This record gives sequence, C-alpha cells and structure tokens, in this order.
Amino acid sequence: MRTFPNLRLGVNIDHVATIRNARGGRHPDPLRAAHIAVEAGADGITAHLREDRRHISDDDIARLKSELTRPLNLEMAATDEMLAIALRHLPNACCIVPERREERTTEGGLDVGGGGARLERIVGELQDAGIRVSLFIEPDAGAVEASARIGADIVELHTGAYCERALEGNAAAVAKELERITKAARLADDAGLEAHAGHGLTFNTVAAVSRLPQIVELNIGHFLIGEAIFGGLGRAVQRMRALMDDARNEAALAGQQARSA
Ligand SMILES: CC(=O)[C@@H](O)[C@H](O)COP(=O)(O)O
Ligand SMILES: NCC(=O)COP(=O)(O)O
Repeated sequence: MRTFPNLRLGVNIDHVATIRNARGGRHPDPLRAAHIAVEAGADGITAHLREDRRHISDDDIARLKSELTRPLNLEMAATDEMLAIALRHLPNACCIVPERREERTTEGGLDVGGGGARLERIVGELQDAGIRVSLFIEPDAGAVEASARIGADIVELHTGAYCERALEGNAAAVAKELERITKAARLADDAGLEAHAGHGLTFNTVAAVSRLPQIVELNIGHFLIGEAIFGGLGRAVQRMRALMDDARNEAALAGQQARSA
C-alpha cells in the first residue's frame, strides 16, 4: 500500500550496456532491461549517453525513445553535441551531469555557478523544446541556489558521499551526509525546484533518503544491475520499490502521529 505515491523510481540501465559492450554484440539488450524494470515497478528509465559511449549508445537512446511506455530521463554532459541529440529525441527530461573521460563513474556534482552563459543557453534550449531540465548537483546550498538562479526545473542530489560513508560503516559521517541531503532537499523544495536524488543507492541506503518528503524521485542503476545478476532485474526492482514505499509510509505515519499528538 502506498500512501506517498509521489516517490518515483527511475531505473538507470547504463550498466546493462556495459556488459553488452564487453563483447561488442547486442546482448544483453538495455531495452529488454528497461521493459522488465517498468513491468516490475519503475516509474521511469534513466540512461547516460556519455561522450565516450562507454555504455549507452546513440541507438539505445533512439530505441528507448520509440519503445518506452514510461518517461525517459537522458543524462548528458552540457555540450552542444549532447544538446543536439536531446533536441532530436525529445526525452521527458535531461539530467545534466559533469563528465570527465578518465572518470570511472560520476565523481562530483555539476559546477552550476561556473557553468556560465553556455550552461544557461543549454538549459534554455532544452526547456524551449519542452524538455524538463535536471541538474546533478552536490547536496549543498550554493548548488541549489545556483540551480534555481539558472532556471532549472529539477535538482538531482548526489548521494555518492552518503553511500560511500555507509559502505565504510562510518555512522557519524553517514549522519552528516544525510543532514546535507536533508537540508538541500528542503532548500530545493522552498526554491520551487523538484528534488531528486541518486548515485550509489542500494537496498541498505535507500530507506533514509526515501523518508525525505521533499524527494520525489530516486534514480538507481548500478546496484540494481548488480543484483540482477544474482536474482533477476524484476525482483531487484520490486524489492527496491518496496523498501522505498515502506520507508516513505513509515515516515508519513510518524509525521501524522506527531501532528495529532
Ligand atoms: C549521474 C550519475 O550518478 C549516474 O547516473 C551516472 O550515469 C554515473 O555514470 P556511470 O553510469 O557511467 O557510472
Ligand atoms: N543519477 C544517478 C543514477 O542514474 C544512477 O546512479 P547509480 O545507481 O548507477 O550509481
């Protein structure tokens, strides 16, 4: 039973393509993963078309756009090449992320303040085409404020530091990172920005972020694809969905009880 239906799950299928590309063939197909994820409860699909095409390809994006029955969130760097691709395919949303060819995965949040006129132009052109613009940022006040100033629709709060501290078992540091995310989510909501979160989330770390009422979407990929190897993608998505809903409902109930006390 979901009493907070506004917490959406976006499943990132990048690393299905990583496995496919390991042999240069067509299996496993990210499209098949997308359909399975949707059938299992995903509200949307996220795919990161990197400049080096290390996983998701241009053809994957074209097929996702034509086949998906749920919104497509295209992750992209703030480049004219990616802007042209986004304007060609018109995804529901574009999440602008920082990219360095030598990085293994996304390391930090987007430098919105330093993005200048080019970032502002790219945000504007995407929005003029009817695409919602999300900025992948550190959970910090400055980044949230800069995102509001540039006119973004959404901020996606980088949960990587929180997840890494959780993996280290550092409870104090986990609490500190969660406080960062909590404050940033509230600030985003107050600024009229839709607040999403993602990067590194697992079965063990998803609940605490799900309890934040201002967060309306979580984008989760790498862990789910890893779990899929052992128990199937459908079951992994269903379990993540259930953990999100249970945490959300518990927090909502606690809030209602506190208000009625
Ligand atoms: C922005 C983010 O955290 C991820 O969605 C991004 O896609 C990570 O890059 P890789 O998928 O290449 O690890
Ligand atoms: N933007 C975060 C995302 O799409 C998935 O990140 P991860 O779960 O693959 O780390």
